Amino acid sequence: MAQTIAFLGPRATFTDLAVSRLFPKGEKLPMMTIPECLDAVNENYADIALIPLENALEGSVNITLDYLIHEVTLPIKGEIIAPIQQHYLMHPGQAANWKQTEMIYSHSHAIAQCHKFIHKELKGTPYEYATSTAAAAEFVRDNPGRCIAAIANDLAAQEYGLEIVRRDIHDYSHNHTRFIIVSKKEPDFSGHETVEGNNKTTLIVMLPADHTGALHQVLSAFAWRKLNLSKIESRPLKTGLGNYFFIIDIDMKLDDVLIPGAMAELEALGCKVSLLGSYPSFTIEKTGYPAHEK
Ligand SMILES: O=C(O)C(=O)C[C@]1(C(=O)O)C=C[C@@H](O)C=C1
Repeated sequence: MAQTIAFLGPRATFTDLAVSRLFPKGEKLPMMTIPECLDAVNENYADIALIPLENALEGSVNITLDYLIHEVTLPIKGEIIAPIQQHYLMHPGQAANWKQTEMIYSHSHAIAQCHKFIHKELKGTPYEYATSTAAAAEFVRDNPGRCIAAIANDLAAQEYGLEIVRRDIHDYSHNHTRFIIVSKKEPDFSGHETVEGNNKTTLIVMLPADHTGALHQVLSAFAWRKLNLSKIESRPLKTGLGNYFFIIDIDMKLDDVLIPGAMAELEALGCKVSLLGSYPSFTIEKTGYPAHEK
């Protein structure tokens, strides 16, 4: 039976593209928001949620981290890293007037990836956030009489009948987004159309309160074991100013000795440690995306 994959919709978001590559035979369930994707797995009406976690230009997608830490207890079962190319899309009837755009719509991360372009080419043009890049493209399609634009991908231009007025408007060429795969069961990755790389392990660490040098000691538990960390980030615990937890990515699969040893050492220091997942990493290398299935 096909796996059901909840993703940030509507059709033709970057998340949708990642789903097509990793689960070409999956049954897609587009959702309006990232919490709805995670609820779908938590409440068992989807097998998998595929959601954005981190962008190379703009950093973490905080709602993903926060919802995963504070609202649902679900493990990460994989990640997929995809190249991101943003374009300036308008209704074909409005394209000639693009310099007079009255409002630009897109996902907050997409707007942030194109700030220099907006500042240089469309100085002073206001923007409004949409729930996703494709939702913005859909809105532009539905308002053909207005001189408005969306920032979104090629597929959204095709799907919503918009013209690509300016191509590749992201401010830096190394624009990639990391998506995570969250599921209660082991996903079936067979038939994926990506490059499979190393495994990763993600831990959540809460430091003991007011302990001098605690972060230094946490890091040394990894350092002397030669455990390579690919990311460390702090997020508010939401229990008061100055209270944070750390999300730590280790560049290897959960083993029987090194990672459990580091976790035990952190617990002995008074930290609370939990395992968010140990999972394979997939990469979409080419920028050409597959044709979208209808
Ligand atoms: O809006 C989309 O198309 C998404 O898939 C979301 C999202 C994000 O949250 O970062 C994904 C990739 C891009 O970085 C821009 C937006």
